[in-house]
Amino acid sequence: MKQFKIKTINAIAKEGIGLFDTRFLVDPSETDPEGIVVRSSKVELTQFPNLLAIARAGAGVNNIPVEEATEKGICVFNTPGANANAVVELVYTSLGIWLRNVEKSIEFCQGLTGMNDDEINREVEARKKKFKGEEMAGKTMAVFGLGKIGVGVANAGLHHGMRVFGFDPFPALDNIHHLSPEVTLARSRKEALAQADFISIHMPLNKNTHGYVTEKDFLEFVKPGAVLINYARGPIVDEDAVLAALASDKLRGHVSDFPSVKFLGHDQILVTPHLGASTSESEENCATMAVKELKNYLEFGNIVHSVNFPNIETIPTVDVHTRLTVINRDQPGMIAMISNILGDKHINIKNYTNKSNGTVGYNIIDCAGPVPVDVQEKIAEQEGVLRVRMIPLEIRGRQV
Ligand SMILES: NC(=O)C1=CN([C@@H]2O[C@H](COP(=O)(O)OP(=O)(O)OC[C@H]3O[C@@H](n4cnc5c(N)ncnc54)[C@H](O)[C@@H]3O)[C@@H](O)[C@H]2O)C=CC1
Ligand SMILES: O=C(O)CCC(=O)C(=O)O
Repeated sequence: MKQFKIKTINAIAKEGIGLFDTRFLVDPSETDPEGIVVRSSKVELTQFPNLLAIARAGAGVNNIPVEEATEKGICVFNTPGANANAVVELVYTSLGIWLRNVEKSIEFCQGLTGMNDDEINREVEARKKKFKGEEMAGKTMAVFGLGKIGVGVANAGLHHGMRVFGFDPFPALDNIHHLSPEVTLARSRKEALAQADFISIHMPLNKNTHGYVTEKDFLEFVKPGAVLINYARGPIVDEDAVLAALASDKLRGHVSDFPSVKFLGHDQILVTPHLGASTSESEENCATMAVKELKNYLEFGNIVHSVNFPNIETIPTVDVHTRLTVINRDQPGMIAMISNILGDKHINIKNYTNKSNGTVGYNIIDCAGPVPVDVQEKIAEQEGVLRVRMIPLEIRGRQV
């Protein structure tokens, strides 16, 4: 029986790892994995020649070289929405801490150690005015990126009594269906920023969003005295531009999940240690979703929630002997080429499913009989083919 070798990188919740059965050998020190489950650590592909898939237990895939993975025919998955609520809750927790000076007031209370109760009470009542804060209700929030997290932050803004603007140039319909109609969809950054007291960033880090929050086209439009919140990724924010905006009172504060040399110790900046997704619930959700995606791919070649391959899923019928999957560049003639090679060898195709995402085509070909290795090799050597795989259906006890 074929066993798949799985490498885990970072601590992956046991609820997810427990879903791997005896067909999987799971080992954090595996050196030649076919599958990887990872959280935020950087993944290098050069050392793993037999790698078939990477499941990111989380949303952002900036720690994975996705383009290189595509070229090598490695499928990359993430777990959309699985940690969204954890981030939404922390955004408002941290904003509340910043607005109400909670952090400084806790420090103050710790400093009262050694006094008696009368003295403590006197100090508390005399000094608490130093920590006077302000409320969210009645203010305006602008949310940039209306994905799983941004939609949650926008809706929760309404529940906090705020007026909410949302901005996203490429929103997914499924996410927008979950957005409250009371959230105003802004048509430009300027429109979203003009009236915002709080600005929350929820887009992926990629070459288009690196340094997105900078003076030009962003901070120049901010309402003076706004608070900027970044629970997306550090490099989306240009640190020098934010420091300049704080120095000139354009921004009043910055709340970030990404500590850095320039941000630590700054009186107007509150940082948390990349904590957005760190709850038991979120870690369990992400791990179970990631492991299910990886198993479905390794065992059946099915793709659900891939960030680089088209999503496509079929169940092999009982009369299928061998499942062949072919990953190719999206170019004309690939289906005909594959069918002809199989036809020339008199291999009967029971079911052929093909899908493209505009860059990569993915074919699931269910065959009635065995597919000799030389046929697999012949398809693999055709121009435009990135990878060919024979799925060992016998691991389900259905084949000899
Ligand atoms: N602090 C933490 O622990 C966590 C951070 N994150 C970060 O949050 C990001 C968003 O997560 P999700 O909402 O789950 O992802 P998502 O994929 O559901 O949503 C991202 C949204 O950003 C939008 N977007 C892309 N470029 C944009 C631009 N230039 N301007 C405005 N919107 C833009 C997309 O159209 C999409 O709707 C992740 O990519 C990750 O980097 C996610 C989870 C935890
Ligand atoms: O796994 C983590 O702790 C980080 C989560 C995250 O940043 C993400 O899902 O993009």
